[in-house]
Amino acid sequence: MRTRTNSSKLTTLYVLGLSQDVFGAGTETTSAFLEWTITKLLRHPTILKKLQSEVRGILHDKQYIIFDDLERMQYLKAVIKETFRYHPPVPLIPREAGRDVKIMGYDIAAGTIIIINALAFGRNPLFWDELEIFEPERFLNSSIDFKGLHFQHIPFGSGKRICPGIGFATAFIELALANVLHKFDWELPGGAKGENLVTPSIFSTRMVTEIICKIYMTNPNNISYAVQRF
Ligand code: HEM
Repeated sequence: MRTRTNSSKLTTLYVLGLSQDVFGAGTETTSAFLEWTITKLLRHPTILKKLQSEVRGILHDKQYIIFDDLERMQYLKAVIKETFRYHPPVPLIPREAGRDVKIMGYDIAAGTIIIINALAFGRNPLFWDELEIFEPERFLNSSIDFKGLHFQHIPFGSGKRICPGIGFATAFIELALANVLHKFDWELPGGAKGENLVTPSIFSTRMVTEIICKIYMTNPNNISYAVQRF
């Protein structure tokens, strides 16, 4: 195998570097995102219930979820989009100007590094109504998606360098969430109210606080409950 220039071979070091890249880019992002989604759902029990009834209504007693099932889970997709809006796991996306350009009156010299603030786009009142409210419904009758075509919502970036793992990540997230919501009931310990859950958000991929919650197996013949720490 060869890289773009015929002279340089794809060495073991390159392969190792690339594997590390894909592994790093694919694990931290998805796990951080799942943490945020579950936390958001614990904080908004009505949304959690609505989502569970959609998932359980579609799956019933099924053990294995197939893609057709996921296609029917429109509320699940809306919850995912809304969580991405507020908590994009990669908040800053770098680019380098390939040539001198003028953008909106600003001269940008070739070689300048430009940081695109995806997190700020998702929290910009120019694009979103009531942006502080976690409201998956805003996506139900909207064509806005995160595939790089709507610049107010770019958790996976956009253009030629858009995340190559977008399809895999979306399928993985949908499957993981559908499974844990189908099979488990989630609640905060000691009767704590989700509304009171404080989830400080700093400029970081991960949550900065630890959250403890109880997870009950839906089928009482199995394990009764476990405690999960985020
Ligand atoms: C929630 C999950 C994920 C999010 C939010 C995410 C987000 C991103 C973002 C914003 C970029 C930069 C895109 C740009 O510059 O326009 C990126 C790049 C990348 N992502 Fe993801 N990603 C996720 C999951 C994954 C997965 C599962 C994989 C692989 C299995 C992956 C592999 C990569 C790679 C290799 C790059 C670098 C691409 C390049 O430099 O051209 N990502 N990702």
